[in-house]
Amino acid sequence: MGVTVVENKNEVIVALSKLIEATATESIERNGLFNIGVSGGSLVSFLATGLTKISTDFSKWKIFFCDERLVPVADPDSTFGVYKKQLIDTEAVSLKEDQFVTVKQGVSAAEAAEEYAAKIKKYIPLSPLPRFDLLLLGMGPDGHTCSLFPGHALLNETAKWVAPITDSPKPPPSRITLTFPVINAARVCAFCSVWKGKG
Ligand SMILES: O=C(O)[C@H](O)[C@@H](O)[C@H](O)[C@H](O)COP(=O)(O)O
Repeated sequence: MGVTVVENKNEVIVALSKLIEATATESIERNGLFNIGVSGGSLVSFLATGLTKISTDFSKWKIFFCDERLVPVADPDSTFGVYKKQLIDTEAVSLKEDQFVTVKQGVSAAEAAEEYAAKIKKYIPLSPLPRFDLLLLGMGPDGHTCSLFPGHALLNETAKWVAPITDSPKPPPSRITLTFPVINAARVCAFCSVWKGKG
């Protein structure tokens, strides 16, 4: 595991972009595709800036969500909605909406989680767990990542790849999340955090 500490937000974006570029290049050379899982929070704006500066074949990217809130895409809480606004609709980067593997809305969390696991099975190489090329993770002030919250029973989930959660301590309560076995099976995981007081 490596930790890179930099001075400010711009340097975080530079470091993150370099990692994404290198991992995408290596994955496309190996598989002809790049499977990346993204999170919400400040990561979205880092990507909206950083991805405009990298050299990659965006047509080979497939983008998944490490977690998603179960709300309509137009709701400000929708992680896909934020990506759509900041990356797709602005055409800031050459990514198309259909490259994002979205979470089914308007169904129960259990059904949405099962459906998302089936989508993962369709696109991600299994060994025997799905092996994402890169997962970009955030971390909340309580230490949560994805929708895995400290002390929650989902931390012990070992069977499901994608789990429903209906009692998220951070609103909105209903979400789906990748589980630890899938996170740990990824080729590369990057936690990206900017602390208060840094620009
Ligand atoms: O659904 C959520 O609760 C958020 O997406 C969350 O997982 C986010 O990634 C962290 O809270 C880090 O947020 P920042 O990157 O803004 O610090």
